[in-house]
Amino acid sequence: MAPGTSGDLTGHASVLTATGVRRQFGASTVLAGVRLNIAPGEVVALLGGSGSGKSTLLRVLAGLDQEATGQIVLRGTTAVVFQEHRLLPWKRVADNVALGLSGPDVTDRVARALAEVGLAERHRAWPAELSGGQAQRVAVARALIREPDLLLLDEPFGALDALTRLRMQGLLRRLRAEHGFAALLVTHDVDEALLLADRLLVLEHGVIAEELAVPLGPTRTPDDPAFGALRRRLLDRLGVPT
Ligand SMILES: Nc1ncnc2c1ncn2[C@@H]1O[C@H](COP(=O)(O)OP(=O)(O)OP(=O)(O)O)[C@@H](O)[C@H]1O
Repeated sequence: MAPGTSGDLTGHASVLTATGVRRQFGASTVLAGVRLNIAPGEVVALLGGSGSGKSTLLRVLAGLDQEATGQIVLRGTTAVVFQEHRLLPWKRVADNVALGLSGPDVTDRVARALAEVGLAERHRAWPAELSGGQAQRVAVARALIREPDLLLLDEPFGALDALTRLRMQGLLRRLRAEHGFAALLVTHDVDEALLLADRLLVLEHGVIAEELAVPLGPTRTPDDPAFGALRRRLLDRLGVPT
């Protein structure tokens, strides 16, 4: 199924509206009628057990799975960041960021995007010369340069060490504050979800089984009592003993 696009980004219209999204693999129904909405500038985290269909849903929403059925309306530009950086090894960093773009200002735009992720100096490097965290920052720059209204993020920091992961979460928070994009963040990490998201969705048995607002401010930290209370509630909902 290819996602439809309708209208301009206006007022409070959702940047993404999905209804009745279904996906089967053989006899197994992974998505059984998913409904979700994301408002402009809203960050929504998608949680759920292993194999619950989170990545499948993200691929469907990104238009990368033509076998699903249902209705998807995207307004504006969408970009995707996966767990693996997916950089082309035979292209330098700058050429990876510029991939698919053309025009006289591309060089400047690439430089700006790389500066925003703190990698201005590495534009001539090859992907193999980068650390995992740097490569993932290039992947973020490649998404950012498209000025997305919606970022689809599939465990974007899942392969990184704990410290790099914290830095990347800070980077995403800053970029979101500066650019105002909306995001759908697939994550296994409850703290990451609570740190970054305005709203949490739990995918279970092929549907959104739970929705939880995160009424914490932009300077939230895991030390806040309200953060801890939400963490306990969420872990309980996910069946993890606390
Ligand atoms: N191409 C495919 N062919 C057959 N089955 C698939 C395919 N892709 C996914 N599945 C199945 O669909 C189910 C959901 O997979 P998916 O990767 O979406 O789950 P997930 O929630 O992202 O899991 P995890 O948290 O472990 O990454 C799994 O049972 C998986 O085996």
